[in-house]
Amino acid sequence: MMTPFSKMHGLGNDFVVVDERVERHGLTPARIAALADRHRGIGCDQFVVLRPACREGADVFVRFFNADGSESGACGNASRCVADLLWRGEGRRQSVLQTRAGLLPASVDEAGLVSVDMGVPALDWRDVPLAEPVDTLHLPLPGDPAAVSMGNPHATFFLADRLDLDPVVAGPLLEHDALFPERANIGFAQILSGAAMRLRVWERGSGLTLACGSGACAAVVNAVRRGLVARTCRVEMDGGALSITWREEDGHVLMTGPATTSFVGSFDPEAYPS
Ligand SMILES: N[C@H](CCC[C@H](N)C(=O)O)C(=O)O
Repeated sequence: MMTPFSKMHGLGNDFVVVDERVERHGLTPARIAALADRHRGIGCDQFVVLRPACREGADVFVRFFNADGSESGACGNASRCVADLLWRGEGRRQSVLQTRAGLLPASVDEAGLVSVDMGVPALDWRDVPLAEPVDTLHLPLPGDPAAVSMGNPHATFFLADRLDLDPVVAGPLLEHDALFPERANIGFAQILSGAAMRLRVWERGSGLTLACGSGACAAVVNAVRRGLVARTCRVEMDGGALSITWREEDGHVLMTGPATTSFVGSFDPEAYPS
């Protein structure tokens, strides 16, 4: 039995999306990692599985897996892609995505740009999670990063203070630092102005990506906490820019940007190790 998929991306952060709302397709973590392999599989940064929603008011339950098969509570760029699928496939301009990080309302505007309400960031060390009770605004690590959970763990370095951190060298070491019991996504930000930053993210379980939606949200939250940018900030990543607003009234983080389908196809799950 062949399994249909959509290959999508948000600013070059790419996804295989499989719809399991009607039937399951035998996807295990090992099989997902094999399918995410860029040489032997389809290739993607994250693998996204749609399941029937089981919470009142939600349209779909979305699960996010990294290229190594590990699961993540949140993925901003993939959330926009799922909202785009629901719009183009089912005519819902507004939708609510059920994720492990909670219910995320999403909408698609006239120009096709997708906004997702990524919820309220968690700032307590237990919620990131961190291994010990420390101030999440100043982690006890060289380079003075700040941490936050956007439903997944993030640490952000501000490179104005430290220009010698290379994401590909420092990223994997920091991802596995003992301070992060569930590992972490590591952001490297450079403040450009009070309303713009450059950002590169070494992603937990996937490596350096062209863009990271939850990482952009985390970087803006941490930069606002440090007094570096305003609550609305443009985040320029290698694959393009997102607009992020950390709303004053209710503390929710709103993310707006594009979502693109590259192609659709099908694969035989049995052809991959389970
Ligand atoms: N690319 C995603 C983040 C994936 C997160 C994942 N790497 C983890 O938390 O393990 C984004 O756009 O938010």
